[in-house]
Amino acid sequence: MEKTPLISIRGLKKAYGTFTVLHGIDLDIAEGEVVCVIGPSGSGKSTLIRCINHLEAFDPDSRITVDGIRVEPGPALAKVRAEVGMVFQSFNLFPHMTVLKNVMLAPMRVRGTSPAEAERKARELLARVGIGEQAEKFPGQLSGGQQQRVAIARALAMEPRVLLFDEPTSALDPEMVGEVLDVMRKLAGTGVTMVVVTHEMGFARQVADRVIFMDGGRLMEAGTPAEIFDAPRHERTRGFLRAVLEH
Ligand SMILES: Nc1ncnc2c1ncn2[C@@H]1O[C@H](COP(=O)(O)OP(=O)(O)OP(=O)(O)O)[C@@H](O)[C@H]1O
Repeated sequence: MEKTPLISIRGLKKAYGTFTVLHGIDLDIAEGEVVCVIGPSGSGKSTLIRCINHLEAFDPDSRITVDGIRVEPGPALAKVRAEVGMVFQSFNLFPHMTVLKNVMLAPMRVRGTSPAEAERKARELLARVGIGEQAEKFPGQLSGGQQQRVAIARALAMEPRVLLFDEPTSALDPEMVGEVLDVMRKLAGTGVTMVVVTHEMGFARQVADRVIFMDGGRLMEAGTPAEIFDAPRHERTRGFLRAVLEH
């Protein structure tokens, strides 16, 4: 029997006024799977992943479940959010708190973890993403690449089953992209389910179990990296890859 997907998306529709951003997306994601979402600017990639933890409201006839829990406003949403970590393009760290406190905060607030245990875990995670030495600094004293690694440690501190990455390297200077992708590469395969909106085709090809190509609010094509990059079926996918890979 097929395993129940960890994330199930059915008929996902989303509109801003009369402008439809998502036209009915169907997608299942298995536990431990690494899915990269690619596609042109404005195709709805970020909106899609922001619906998974209900950072964006969506059409109530659509259905998303995470670990069997329906994603909708109400008491169950906190449960979903505790299982789903998110890393944003612009880090979103608390600027007035040290790096260490940024990573300790959510487990203490949401899970009631003791300060001592939260600190032990935070230091372990900071070491894991290669910034153990920066724990007492404030985010503004770190480079963009370091800040994004703090944001990844912060997301991991909740021991989420799902990590959503919304263009995590797009705001970085080019020389810092690699250090963040390295951390993400190491995370892939640790059992955490990852959904990554990215313009980094090399990363998608190398790390994804499945690549999804979106265009105009539709999921146009999904497949293994080899299927999408070496033998895309849709003309739209071919055109997009031609344009981005020529650069
Ligand atoms: N708050 C909003 N109000 C109105 N339109 C919006 C809003 N947020 C996003 N959109 C529109 O929805 C569409 C999809 O946006 P989205 O950010 O999901 O695309 P994307 O594929 O992630 O693009 P990019 O790669 O440029 O980030 C775009 O046309 C965008 O202008």
